[in-house]
Amino acid sequence: MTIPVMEIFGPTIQGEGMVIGRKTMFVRTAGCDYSCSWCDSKFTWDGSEKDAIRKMEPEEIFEALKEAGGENFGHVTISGGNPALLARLDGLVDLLHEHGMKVALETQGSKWQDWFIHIDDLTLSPKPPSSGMKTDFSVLDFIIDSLQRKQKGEFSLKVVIFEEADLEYAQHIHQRYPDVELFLQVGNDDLETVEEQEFLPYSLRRYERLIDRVMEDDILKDVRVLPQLHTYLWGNKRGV
Ligand SMILES: C[S@@+](CC[C@H](N)C(=O)[O-])C[C@H]1O[C@@H](n2cnc3c(N)ncnc32)[C@H](O)[C@@H]1O
Ligand SMILES: Nc1nc2[nH]cc(C(=O)O)c2c(=O)[nH]1
Ligand code: SF4
Ligand SMILES: [Mg+2]
Repeated sequence: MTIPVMEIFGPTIQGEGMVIGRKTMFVRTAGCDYSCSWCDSKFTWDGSEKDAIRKMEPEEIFEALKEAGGENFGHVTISGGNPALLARLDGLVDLLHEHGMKVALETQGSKWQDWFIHIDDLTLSPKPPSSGMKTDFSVLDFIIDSLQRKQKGEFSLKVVIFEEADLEYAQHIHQRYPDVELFLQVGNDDLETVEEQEFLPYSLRRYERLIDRVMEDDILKDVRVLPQLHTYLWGNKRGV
């Protein structure tokens, strides 16, 4: 069963969320059921790079990971696009586990797949109003309920924040799922600048502003506030 792959890269650090800083490889799948206004990976779904999509068997993906990362990695993050569109991704997840890898997944929580049960670090990133997307809470409730029943692996929620309405959305998420770790991530509204010298002070100011705002919030209490760490090092560069 082939998987549409947009890019494979690493090793690098996981720049976001629950395992920030962890050494990992990335497999980025093509295709998304959303079209977030500020998506930093539009090339996975807007058709601009459709010729670069490779249909790959799990074994070919593992070979490509080895080619890029040699023997130097033990963790693979599957992102996209939305990898949860792919019912047969279980073949890749199982193969990576057979090779002793830990497997992480980045998805927005719009679709459930049974293979979620086998993911070691699963990030659900439901989309706030600024994205232009609407959350189907019946699906998200089902996913979170199913993940809470599983024996193995960790999962968390990560909400990207651009504006006040996004914080209100995050408050709602925190109150609806009080037992799930919640990460608030600074939204990046400058997707062009690759030069990190320019990018860093701008991003730091945005991070500080979000911290200040969350500190004075009486609902967002048990949260973590994070930047996209990889952008501090490498700006908007691809494949890092
Ligand atoms: C490109 S998405 C792919 C996985 C999945 N479609 C999702 O959105 O969770 C990976 C992560 O990047 C985040 N992201 C995308 N664009 C961003 C931006 N401009 N600023 C901050 N985070 C962003 C998403 O919210 C998500 O958590
Ligand atoms: N270093 C690094 N960390 C990341 N965390 C989530 C990413 C993504 O685009 O899904 C990402 C990415 O593209 N690079
Ligand atoms: S759900 Fe993820 S990949 Fe899809 S458009 Fe939104 S940020 Fe981009
Ligand atoms: Mg990214």
